[in-house]
This record gives sequence, C-alpha cells and structure tokens, in this order.
Amino acid sequence: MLVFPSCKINIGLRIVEKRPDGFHNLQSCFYPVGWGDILELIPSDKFTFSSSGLPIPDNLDSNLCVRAYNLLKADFDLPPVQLHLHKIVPIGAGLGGGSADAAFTLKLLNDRFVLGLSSTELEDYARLLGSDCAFFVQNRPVYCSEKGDVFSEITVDLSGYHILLVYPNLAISTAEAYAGIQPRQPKVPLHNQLLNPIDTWRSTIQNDFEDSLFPTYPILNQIKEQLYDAGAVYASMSGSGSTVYGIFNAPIVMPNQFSAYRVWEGKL
Ligand SMILES: C[C@](O)(CO)[C@H](O)COP(=O)(O)OP(=O)(O)OC[C@H]1O[C@@H](n2ccc(N)nc2=O)[C@H](O)[C@@H]1O
Ligand SMILES: Nc1ncnc2c1ncn2[C@@H]1O[C@H](COP(=O)(O)OP(=O)(O)OP(=O)(O)O)[C@@H](O)[C@H]1O
Repeated sequence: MLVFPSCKINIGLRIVEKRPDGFHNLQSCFYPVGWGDILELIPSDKFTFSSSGLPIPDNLDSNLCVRAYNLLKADFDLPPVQLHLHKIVPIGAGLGGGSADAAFTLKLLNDRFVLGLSSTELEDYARLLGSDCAFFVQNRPVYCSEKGDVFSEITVDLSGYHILLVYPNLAISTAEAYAGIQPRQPKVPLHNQLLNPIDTWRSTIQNDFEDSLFPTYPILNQIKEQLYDAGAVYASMSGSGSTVYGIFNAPIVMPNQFSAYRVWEGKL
C-alpha cells in the first residue's frame, strides 16, 4: 500500500504564552499543501524501516514512522511490516514534513489492519508523537490553538489560488526557534484577521517567528520581498522556518532568483 504524506503551511502564527510543560500556546491557521513524501507498507515476516531521497539526520530507530508503528504496536496485535519512506519534503523547513509521515503511518496501519480507530482516536495517538502531527489526520484547513494540536473550524478557502514554496537550503530547528521567542497575547485574535479578504492579510497577519529569525537569516526576508515583487497577494515564512511561501492569484512565472533553492509550485 502506498500513501503520500503531504505538508502544511501556517497562515499567521502567534506565540501567545509559555506553558508550564515548557511548550507554547499558539494561534495559527494550518493549511494543507500538496508537496509530499511517498510511504510504502508491505506485510513481512519482520519489521524493517528504510528510507531514500533526502537524508534524514537522526537514526532510523527514532524516525517518526517507526515511532508511530511502535505506538500502535503497544496497544494492538500488529503484524510485522516493511515500511519504506521516500523523503522529498525538506527537513527543518516549517512544513511539518516529519509530522505528516507520523500521522500517515498511523492512518495507513489503521486502514491496512482494520484497527477501527476513529479520527479522534488517531489524533490522540498523533499528539503523542509531536504537536503538528494531529493536524495531518484530517489534513484540512483548521484554526489551531494550545500546542497547535487543538482545532476549530474556520472558513478559509484558498482553492483557485497558486502557491510557491521556497526552501532556502537552510534547516532551522523548531526547539531553537521557540527558544528565541518572547510570547505575547495578540491585540486582535488571528481568527478575526483570517476572516477578512486575503488582500488585507499583508498588513494584518504575521508569523511571530519572523521577528526573531529574520535578523539572524536576512535571506528569509529577502525571499519574502521577492515573492511580493513577483506578485504574491500574501507571503510569509511557514512555522518556525525556513520555508517562505507566496500565494498568487494565477500560475507563477518562477523568478530567476529562486533557481538555487528547492521550490515547489502548485494549486492550493
Ligand atoms: C512551529 C510549528 O510547526 C507551528 O505549526 C509547531 O509548533 C512545531 O511543532 P512540532 O515540530 O510538531 O514540534 P514538537 O516536535 O512537538 O516540539 C519540538 C520542540 O518545539 C517546542 N515547541 C513545540 C510546539 C509548541 N507548541 N511549543 C513549543 O515550545 C518545544 O521546545 C519542543 O521540544
Ligand atoms: N520521517 C521524518 N521526516 C523528517 N524528519 C524526521 C522524520 N522522522 C524523524 N525526523 C526528525 O524530525 C526533525 C524535523 O521534523 P520536521 O520535518 O517535522 O520539522 P520541520 O520541517 O521543521 O517542521 P515543523 O517545524 O513544522 O514541525 C528532525 O530532527 C528529523 O531528524
């Protein structure tokens, strides 16, 4: 069985406060994007995990696909499988690529072995693997609060728009990015700003990580400005970086400046 774990962008990201458990409460809109990895499951007589494509820095035993398998194995009589991940989505990119692999592994095992887990139950397992993971169970636009794993409905429909993702060959660790943040309660909740037309977002909707990361990595702000110069209606860094995206009304003529980077273009 093959699945295609995709990625997300954050439209707005406000880091509201530090929690007693060391994590941060946030406000964000998570929006699914079609750039994805390829994950294959084959029943086997022993469990194996392998990967190809982009190198993944940690050892294979700590891969989020393996952790997802072990999590369900602890509660269900799962047979051994061969899992193979072809890694395409960049790592340390703010796109939740590893989180998607984890959630798609849970869903794949649930479907293949008819475990009967509901979306709510899968989300509960996903939360144990990382803050971004639960989003990928349903993988639809949502408004997020708390650690980024509590969801409510929001009417943000960008179908018809085009997106350009630019990964500037620079991996940013999520934990380090959070360490540089001074949390604060936004004056206007992000939820209200998201309901206004997209052409208002440039002056209202922000990602709080930009303030702390742009001075350290000026290339990120340069890319954002280049996306606006190329006609983006809205441009921002995603998550804790380093990917910067632009949303466009029409298919994009790729600016030459991005030829040295990993880019993905598609419809939202
Ligand atoms: C930046 C975002 O991508 C926005 O969607 C997420 O908040 C990051 O989620 P994630 O990569 O799944 O993060 P996790 O694997 O849960 O946590 C990695 C590290 O990020 C920090 N972290 C993460 C999420 C959160 N709400 N507060 C935090 O402070 C913690 O130091 C944690 O040890
Ligand atoms: N399947 C996987 N794909 C990518 N990274 C993985 C995977 N399994 C474990 N990891 C580890 O997770 C970390 C990066 O995770 P991820 O790709 O979600 O980060 P990110 O792109 O910065 O996204 P975000 O910050 O939005 O969660 C790295 O330390 C990496 O080694």
